[in-house]
Amino acid sequence: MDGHHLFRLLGAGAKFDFKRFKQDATKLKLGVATEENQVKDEETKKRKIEDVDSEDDESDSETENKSKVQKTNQEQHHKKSLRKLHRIHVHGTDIPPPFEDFKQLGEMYGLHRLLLENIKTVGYSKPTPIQIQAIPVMMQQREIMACAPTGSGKTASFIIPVLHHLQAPKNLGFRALVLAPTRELAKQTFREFDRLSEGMGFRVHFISKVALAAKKFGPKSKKNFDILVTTPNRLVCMLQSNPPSINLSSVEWLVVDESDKLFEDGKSGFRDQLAVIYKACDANNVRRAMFSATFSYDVEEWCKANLDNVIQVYIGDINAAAKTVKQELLFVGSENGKLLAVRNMIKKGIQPPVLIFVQSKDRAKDLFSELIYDGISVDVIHSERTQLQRDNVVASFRAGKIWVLICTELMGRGIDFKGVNLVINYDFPNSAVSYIHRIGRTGRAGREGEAITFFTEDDATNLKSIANVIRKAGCPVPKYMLSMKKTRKEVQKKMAVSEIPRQRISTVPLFKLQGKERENAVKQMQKVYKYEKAKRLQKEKVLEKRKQAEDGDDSGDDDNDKQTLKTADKKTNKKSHKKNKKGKKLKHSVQTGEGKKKKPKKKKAEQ
Ligand SMILES: Nc1ncnc2c1ncn2[C@@H]1O[C@H](COP(=O)(O)OP(=O)(O)OP(=O)(O)O)[C@@H](O)[C@H]1O
Repeated sequence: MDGHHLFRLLGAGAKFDFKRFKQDATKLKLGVATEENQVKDEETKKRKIEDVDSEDDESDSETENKSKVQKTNQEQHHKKSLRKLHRIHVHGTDIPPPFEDFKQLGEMYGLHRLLLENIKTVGYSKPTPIQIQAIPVMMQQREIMACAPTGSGKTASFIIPVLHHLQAPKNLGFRALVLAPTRELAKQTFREFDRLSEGMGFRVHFISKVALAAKKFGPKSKKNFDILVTTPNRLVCMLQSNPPSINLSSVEWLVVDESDKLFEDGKSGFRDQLAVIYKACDANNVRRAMFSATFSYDVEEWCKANLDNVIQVYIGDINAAAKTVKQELLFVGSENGKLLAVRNMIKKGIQPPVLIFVQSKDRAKDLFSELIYDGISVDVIHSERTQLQRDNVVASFRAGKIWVLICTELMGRGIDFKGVNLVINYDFPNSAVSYIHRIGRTGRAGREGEAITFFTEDDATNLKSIANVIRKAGCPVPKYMLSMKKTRKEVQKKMAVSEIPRQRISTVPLFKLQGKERENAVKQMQKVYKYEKAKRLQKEKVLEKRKQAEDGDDSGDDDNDKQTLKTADKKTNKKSHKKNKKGKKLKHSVQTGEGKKKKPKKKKAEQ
């Protein structure tokens, strides 16, 4: 590019006043027509035209590049603002862009026409925030760990990409496996697969009876099945039979729903079973997806260590209740107070369907025996009822034949009853996580809902953490609850897997009971008595210690004395903690200490 050219470019768009700058223009031979110049001008013009042509090419590609950069910037900006708008937080590399409309999935990924039609038929007009980001991640075959509020459409977030990848039925055995913690949830997910894959020919299965499933899916089968939705227990039974009655080596997608629950250790968890299943899904191309409404560090650590370049997707705040639920804590004084409160609510008029959560199957049965005479359509579901009974109860509740359903933690996770208006936590949940899931049975898919949680003095341990969840969702809580002492993490963990012994739910006096019923009632009374006695002793000890400390403080200003006292206190605390660990002390003792270790703050996620 010569000087002239540069001048022309710089002066583009500027007006040149010939009269004023004639002398300079002649000197520079600019635009002044002399005979000598005319020929030259013609030649230059020609050359210029050529130059301009090639320059146009150059500037075309420059413009193209510029517009490409502009477009990418715009896309980046759009992507960011879309994530910001929906409070989508993502961690990972090469994160696929979010999408806005289901139709876009057709354009971007060639989503099956029938699948698009089914999405429309089931009434999903716009994707929910989790779907906006999780679907593209899975569409690009990336492994994912996702957390999104209850009732926010996580199920379709994994069903749509799984159906897309499987394309069409094949006789290769199961190519997708979805695990859920309860039979009810597995069945519900199975039905959602059915609805969304209508007309596509996929053979979706659900293990109802292990023996039957073993025949159907065993080594002699024709492998004419595609998708399996099940609880881990049943599947492990089949995998561990000799020879195994199911083969998972063709599984391309392993989806773990309610992943934090399935990762739990111990009696209520499924960690061991999950390990067996994970090992059995040994295809090279297996992809894994973890979904839940609540976050767990265990799952995160595992995903980071074991998943291939995992993408983490979080919607809104971690471990928060759905914002669509109006939440309230109600002090009811005692066990009798709970029954009175429920009866009062029924008297005033409740808007069905209503779910009532209690902490155990015995309490579920007891409450049912009380409420059955209250003139409302009530039923109960717990693990002791037969599969058929459980199925019938769920179906009747869905159909609106049952107004009030009494349930245990069994129904706490994932169950999607349309339009539950009210959740009553008759027994206080044993953790904030349990609270979030329980109350998440209402206020689903953008609908409004209400949750009332009863509490007595016995529930002090978890009161603060649950009050915090309520406050974060924007609902009022009394100030004193938030300023209560924080319960130590170990105690919270212990609480999460145990039950507070509570007085029987019954208005029938003990002397009127007979046989087994009386026996059970007596046993329960003894448990409660023991628990309350231990609690009283613990309280007295704490008070005594406090008094000793105060007396020590009053006794003089000697710093050495204070130091000795503090050390002694520390030792006593340590001792009592050790005793607690060994189980020699009370399980649910009122704790005085605060957890000292704080978890490091999470890195700010990309938005
Ligand atoms: N895009 C959508 N538009 C409207 N409704 C939707 C959409 N996606 C899902 N739903 C509906 O929202 C409800 C809740 O969905 P889903 O059961 O998948 O929630 P979830 O996030 O898995 O909840 P949980 O954590 O309690 O298991 C369902 O009734 C489902 O049919």
